[in-house]
Amino acid sequence: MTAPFDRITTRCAAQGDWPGIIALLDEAFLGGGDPSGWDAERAVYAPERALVARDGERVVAHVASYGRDLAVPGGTLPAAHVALVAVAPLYRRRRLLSTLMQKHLVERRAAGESLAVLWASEGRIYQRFGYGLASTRLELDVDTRAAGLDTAPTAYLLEDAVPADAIPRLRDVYERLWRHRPGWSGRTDTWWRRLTEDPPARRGGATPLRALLAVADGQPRGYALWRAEPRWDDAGPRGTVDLRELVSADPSATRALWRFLFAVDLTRTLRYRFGAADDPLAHLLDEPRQLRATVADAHWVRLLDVAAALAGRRYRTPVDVVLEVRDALIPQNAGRYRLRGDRSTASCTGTTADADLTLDVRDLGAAYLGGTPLTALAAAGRVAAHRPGALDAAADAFSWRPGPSVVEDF
Ligand SMILES: CC(=O)SCCNC(=O)CCNC(=O)[C@H](O)C(C)(C)COP(=O)(O)OP(=O)(O)OC[C@H]1O[C@@H](n2cnc3c(N)ncnc32)[C@H](O)[C@@H]1OP(=O)(O)O
Repeated sequence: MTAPFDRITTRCAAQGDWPGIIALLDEAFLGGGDPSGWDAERAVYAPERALVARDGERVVAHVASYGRDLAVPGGTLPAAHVALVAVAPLYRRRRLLSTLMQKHLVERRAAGESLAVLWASEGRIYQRFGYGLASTRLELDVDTRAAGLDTAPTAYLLEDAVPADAIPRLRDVYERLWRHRPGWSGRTDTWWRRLTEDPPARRGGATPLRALLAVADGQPRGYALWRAEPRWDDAGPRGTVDLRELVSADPSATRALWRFLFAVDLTRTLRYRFGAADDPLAHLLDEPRQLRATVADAHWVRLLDVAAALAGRRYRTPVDVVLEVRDALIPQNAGRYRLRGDRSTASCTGTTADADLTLDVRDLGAAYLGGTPLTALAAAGRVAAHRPGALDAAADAFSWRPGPSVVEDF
């Protein structure tokens, strides 16, 4: 039997809600009945950015976001990194998520965040809330012994470290790069600690997490975070290198890191969930087929403030276009905008001029990071063009190099 809806109350979360929230998350994400697995979230959790719905004392729905900067084409913007979304099973399909999500997005917009970004548990959940699929990733399951890795010499020495002890050196590499990689997020010290935490209870039989640094002249220019899972069968060792993150500023450092990871004794495969659509690894193999790559969704992006978000990124080619935008959830966004921009500047203001393109806010979200072509959305019937040439010009301007990629989920 489901609870009567009228006794459910919603409000901003408080620290005291935490036990109820992690009990809900454990149930909603089909956990093993031990909510303490979520405790690592607590250090980065900001209750003032979260909403709960309660039935009496019980937390029955939850929506939250982390406040982090997101790299976008040509810069970075504060973005709500939406996460920890859950509704208790007996309370589902009664618009609890719809209510909390709309309230959350409106609040984050009022707080000055012009974008929201998330990883979806199921792709079909979020489009109705105005999120568009902005980036994809490659899930790699490489046969390391069959792939034939490039053997060109590298000038880099490799060093091994416990990740939590190596944070300053890892950060050094990351800080140099992330702002130029659309889709990557800024990391505070708290986030670095969260990302390098490695409690034995969560290793699932694998080795501790290791940091591998590629160093030249005493300076780290690339690193990998990885662990290995042992496995044996009748034919011998069949272990897997589980690569969590690979960040490199230099092709030679990239080669040095991959070379080590492909050759870990007693392993035969390498698993990596965050391969970029244009990952250089494909060009380092004599048999790219052995990447055994599967395309998967990554970031879903939602523009909370269309004018601020469009003015907050840069454009690969000069653009001057009028966009008619639909937005059912945040009505202030709906309307006509004149967008002008190039690689160094951009402006976006309301206008009464005739529209060149008409599209939904979710399609702008999909195109926003520069990876989903507006032409593909038009071919799907989701973007309508009213002036010859406007679609191609806007598609060129919105595209970006490098294309969006991901380095972590959240
Ligand atoms: C960013 C993240 O944290 S991703 C993680 C999301 N959480 C999970 O996957 C945990 C398990 N699932 C859940 O907790 C819930 O099912 C939720 C949060 C996904 C949905 O909560 P609900 O309160 O049931 O959603 P709500 O009732 O507002 O649904 C709104 C609409 O979306 C549809 N919908 C919601 N979830 C789903 C789904 N998983 N699959 C298909 N349709 C869905 C509903 O049918 C409804 O459609 P309608 O407007 O045509 O009637």
